[in-house]
Amino acid sequence: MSELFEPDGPHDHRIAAAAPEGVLRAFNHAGVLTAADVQVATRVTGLAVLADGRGAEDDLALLALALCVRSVRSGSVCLDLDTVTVSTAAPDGWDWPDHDTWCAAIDDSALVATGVLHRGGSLVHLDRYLREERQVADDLRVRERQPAPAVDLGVLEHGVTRVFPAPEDEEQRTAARHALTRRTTVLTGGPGTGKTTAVAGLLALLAEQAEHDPRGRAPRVALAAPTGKAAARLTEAVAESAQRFAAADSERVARLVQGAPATTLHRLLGARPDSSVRFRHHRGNRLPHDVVVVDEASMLSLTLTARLLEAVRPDARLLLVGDPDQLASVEAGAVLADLVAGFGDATGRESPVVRLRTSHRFGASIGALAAALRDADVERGTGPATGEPAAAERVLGLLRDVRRRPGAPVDPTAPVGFVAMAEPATEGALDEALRPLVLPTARAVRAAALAGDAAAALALLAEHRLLCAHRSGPAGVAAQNRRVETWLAEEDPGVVPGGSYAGRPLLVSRNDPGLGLANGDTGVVVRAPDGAFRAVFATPGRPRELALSRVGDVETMHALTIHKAQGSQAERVTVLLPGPESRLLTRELLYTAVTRAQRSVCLVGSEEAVTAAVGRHVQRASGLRERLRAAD
Ligand SMILES: Nc1ncnc2c1ncn2[C@@H]1O[C@H](COP(=O)(O)OP(=O)(O)OP(=O)(O)O)[C@@H](O)[C@H]1O
Repeated sequence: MSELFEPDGPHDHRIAAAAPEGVLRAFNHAGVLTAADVQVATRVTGLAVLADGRGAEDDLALLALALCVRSVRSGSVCLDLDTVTVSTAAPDGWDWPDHDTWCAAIDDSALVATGVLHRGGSLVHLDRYLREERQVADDLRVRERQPAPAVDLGVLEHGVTRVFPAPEDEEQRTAARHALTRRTTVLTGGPGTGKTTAVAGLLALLAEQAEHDPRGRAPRVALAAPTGKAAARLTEAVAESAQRFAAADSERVARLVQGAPATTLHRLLGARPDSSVRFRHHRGNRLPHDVVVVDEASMLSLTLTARLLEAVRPDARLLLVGDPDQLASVEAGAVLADLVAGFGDATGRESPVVRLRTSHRFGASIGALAAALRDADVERGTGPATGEPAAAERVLGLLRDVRRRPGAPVDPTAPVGFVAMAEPATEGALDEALRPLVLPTARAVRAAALAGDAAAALALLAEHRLLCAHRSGPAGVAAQNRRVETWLAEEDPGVVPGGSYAGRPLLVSRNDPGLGLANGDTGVVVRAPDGAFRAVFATPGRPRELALSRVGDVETMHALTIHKAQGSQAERVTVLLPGPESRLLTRELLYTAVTRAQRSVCLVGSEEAVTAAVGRHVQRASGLRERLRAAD
């Protein structure tokens, strides 16, 4: 998201002290461009002007370049001239140029002449991202043109109805047929719609195909995900999902997965110490696998997708699995959402997109709330857009039915709850609202940890999550950690706020392969029988126990950010909304938060905050959608 900042003063590090008078300086001081945007744009323009033999660059081209750098920094792949002028106020004394004037200035610039910038319609790309976008679209087209994989359709039909026999399994049958008979499948669906189970079914069916082929060998399968945490979950999740199948099929899945535990995409592609964007596997040294499955594909950046597509053999099956409505990658690009928008839904024969719609996990009302958020029909743009009031009203309508005042008794088991706060919420009101939702679990975790029962403490910890949009501020993670620790300490002097104590929930903040911990792993401090404190983590397979002194990069996790919670779930979730002015508060953020809940979710915040979230839909600027549409 393109965030504005408010300069703290002339010495704010985001202010470019050396920027010459002119357009960049004005946009920097207005908080639109950071010092880094200005410096990159100034330096690159200097080189382009030299190479092109001109005296100077036009201000409007310079501004476009700096805004391109800003766009990429904030997750877009390019600058959209039309939306930036609508979503961002120009500094005092400056007006946004009109579209045609700006386009003409860019087209005549040294930046375009030297290939730094490329303009197509209202989109302006930096060279690298244009090349990657083209490459992704071209590689997908090459894959489409490959002959269909050889499949015994009789065996397939028999297998599909065996693996997914129930009438309500129809979506998964369609997904499995698609993935078996095509080179590329983009499998999308909200949480609990059976994506992992569909992947497990696909693996069983592929193994069966190989058994019926006299020359066949078991397919070489790669399971991967963008993050270590998601990869660690994947192997287990696939094997667990296969438990639904008959023994022969779950054994087929177990055999394939055993030989190929899931890994991060970086590791699969062959990370190189000398580069973060180049890998050992590429067009000249393809991956050997026959099937490549990438889970949590909403976190794929454009660059990583480009590297993946050039490394996968064109005749291998590629399956991208994820929920395009969730928060996108930290880096530039929202490839999964672009694939869905660009190809459209699976009704068109040529679309690789297959969508699972039926949730097998949510109670009806969490599903209804998630659907109202996902389908809120708002105007789309790269910046915050004002949603139709009807969309917010639909969401608020659902919430008003379950609304409570702070302090009123909350049923923590109700599928959806809403503790309606006044704006701005006072500390007292926040205390009153959060205490009944959060404290019982924190207390129970502490009791189990004091008793040395690590398994019980971890199970209780997984029962509830308090999610915040921000790390800091009154509705942020740090303040909630302090709040819960203060409550615990009031009841029990053994709890030292800010220190380590039995029952302190932990969140790993960095991958540590040496300790067997992945960024995002959760754990708890437990008192061992000898009285020493140990950290126990809920790592895949079995819990990992470590001396406290060995554990470095961990944070206290009475609360965590919604970004960090992405990819994980808890039985009960409490979402503390920031004020409506928060720029992080978007529909994607609220959808991601709500869909972390397996059994019940309670929102704590104002109606204004809910309305602001629903109305703020951030779509990242990208040309990929149009490129894919054009490739039809
Ligand atoms: N066809 C089905 N009928 C009934 N239950 C199902 C079906 N498919 C999956 N499930 C169950 O629904 C739950 C969610 O399935 P699964 O984990 O495959 O979904 P998912 O989309 O991968 O979820 P997430 O991405 O949120 O982890 C699991 O408990 C699974 O056993």
